[in-house]
Amino acid sequence: MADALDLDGIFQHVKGRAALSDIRLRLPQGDWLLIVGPNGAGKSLLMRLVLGLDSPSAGTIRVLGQDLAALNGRAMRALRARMGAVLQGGSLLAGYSVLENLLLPLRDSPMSRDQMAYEARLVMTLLQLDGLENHPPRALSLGQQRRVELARALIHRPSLLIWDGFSDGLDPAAIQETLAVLATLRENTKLTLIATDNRPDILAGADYRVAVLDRGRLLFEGSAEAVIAASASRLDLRAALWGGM
Ligand SMILES: Nc1ncnc2c1ncn2[C@@H]1O[C@H](COP(=O)(O)OP(=O)(O)OP(=O)(O)O)[C@@H](O)[C@H]1O
Repeated sequence: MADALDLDGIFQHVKGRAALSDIRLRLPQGDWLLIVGPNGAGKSLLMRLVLGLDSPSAGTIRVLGQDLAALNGRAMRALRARMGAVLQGGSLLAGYSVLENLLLPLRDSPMSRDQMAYEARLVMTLLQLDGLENHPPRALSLGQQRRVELARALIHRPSLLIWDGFSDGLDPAAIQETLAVLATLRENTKLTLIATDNRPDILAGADYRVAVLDRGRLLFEGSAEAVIAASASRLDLRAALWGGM
């Protein structure tokens, strides 16, 4: 089976500066990866490249076995249908109910209304959103809103989920709640997850592979324990994780 992600020698220049430098990273399908890095490390730039929203200045990006540079518009749309994304900034539509927000990605789908309702119920139960169908997003806690965004990104059953800014705006309780929901998701699906975060303390609760990105460079890739161990002995990595940035 092809890797979910294979990045080879990725550079991204922004305003003449290398905002991403020589990123090499492989992730087998089914694995879960958390990319941590301080503000401005390049996490969002990298996620936009993986989603095919931008093209890299150099390097090759393979997603689910496909070289993004080789895809025409139709092939790119077909690949996007196998991906889901939760991006920074909150994107729920205020005038729509939770259920209407959830169903947005299916608006051009050939699914029947019954099938759509079934998929919506399934994902809402999985993410502990039962009973909130008719609420407007503003009536929900931030943690619940984030889970609705997650549900919307999953409703078409993607193989690969990109979640940029995992803990953004969430308090510690909501973060733990979200990690618990994700653990259920991991048990019940074959999803591959790539999440980004700027909080190194997330590592303690996450049993994922971890990549540390700092100033556009990948400093480390391994298990969460290995990153924590390395941060105790490597001054530069520690500075990247906890130093005044
Ligand atoms: N459109 C843009 N124009 C100019 N510079 C940009 C643009 N987008 C990103 N950058 C710069 O590229 C670098 C990486 O930004 P990016 O948003 O990817 O960081 P990040 O790791 O996602 O940060 P955060 O944790 O704050 O979301 C930063 O120095 C940022 O200022």
